[in-house]
Amino acid sequence: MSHTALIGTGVMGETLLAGLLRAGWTPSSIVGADRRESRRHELEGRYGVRCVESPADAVDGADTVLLVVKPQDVADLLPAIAPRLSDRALVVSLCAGVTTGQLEGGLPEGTPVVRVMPNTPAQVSEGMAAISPGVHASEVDLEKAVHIMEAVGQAVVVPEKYQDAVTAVSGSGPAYLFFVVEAMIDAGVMLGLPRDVSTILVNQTMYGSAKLLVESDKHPNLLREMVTSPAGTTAAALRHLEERSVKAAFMAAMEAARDRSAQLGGS
Ligand SMILES: NC(=O)C1=CN([C@@H]2O[C@H](COP(=O)(O)OP(=O)(O)OC[C@H]3O[C@@H](n4cnc5c(N)ncnc54)[C@H](OP(=O)(O)O)[C@@H]3O)[C@@H](O)[C@H]2O)C=CC1
Ligand SMILES: O=C(O)[C@@H]1CCC=N1
Repeated sequence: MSHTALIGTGVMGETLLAGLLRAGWTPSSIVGADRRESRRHELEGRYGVRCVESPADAVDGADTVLLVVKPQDVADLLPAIAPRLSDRALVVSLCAGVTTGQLEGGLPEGTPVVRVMPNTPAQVSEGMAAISPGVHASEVDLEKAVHIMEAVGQAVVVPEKYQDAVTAVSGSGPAYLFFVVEAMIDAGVMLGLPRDVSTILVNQTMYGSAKLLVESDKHPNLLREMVTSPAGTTAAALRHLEERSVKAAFMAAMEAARDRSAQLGGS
């Protein structure tokens, strides 16, 4: 029976594995590959999936291969799996920066490839994935990749030229928000709140604001105006953020993330 091979079971690989199982995939339909024995035992114990050492063994007989290794490991991985890949097996890469062209170049001629940029909220089935097909991927291949990523959140199909920008926005995005959360918690402590109180205030404010943003479908600018009373506390705070060019800092930071994504792919 055919299976899905999961090559790389670190943070994102395990996120996808756990999410697929939560969505109803059976453990026997997935074979993981990890080079560390302790990690293989850990995953077998936690999820009941078979984990092997060699990526080539994992892809043998697979109809779908998920590549979730660091971009820097892709060049060594492709020649290792290429000879064992089944005819028409779909290769779905979640690796930042690595282009479908680079993947196609290292795999047997005609291999269907789909490039995905996921993010870690997939751990709670609220991920955001942007998906781009390579030249040999059919509509069915693309739908298969969308189906996989929709098991752990939302998915959109975008032209591949947007993937580096997507990586800067939604791929790295959770880290920016956690950074803001940390800053706000520390600021609450600075103002004299106990850390646990500051933490729950900030976490629930972040969660409630995200829910309001999505459910109200209102522009963030309007939602911000609703909080900002004339000559009030919010206006006093926002003035400092404007004076410190926080929006410009985000633009520069995300430009750096976009450029790093392109660099990881070597383009
Ligand atoms: N973390 C995130 O938020 C996101 C990550 N991604 C992408 O996902 C990919 C993985 O990232 P992440 O999970 O964070 O990284 P991790 O380092 O946590 O996981 C990568 C895993 O791949 C394993 N690995 C590397 N080479 C091989 C190989 N030849 N065979 C089997 N396993 C191998 C590594 O093993 P070892 O530990 O032994 O090196 C490690 O367990 C990256 O390409 C990243 O760009 C995309 C979007 C978001
Ligand atoms: O930091 C990284 O390179 C990966 C890609 C997007 C999020 N994490």
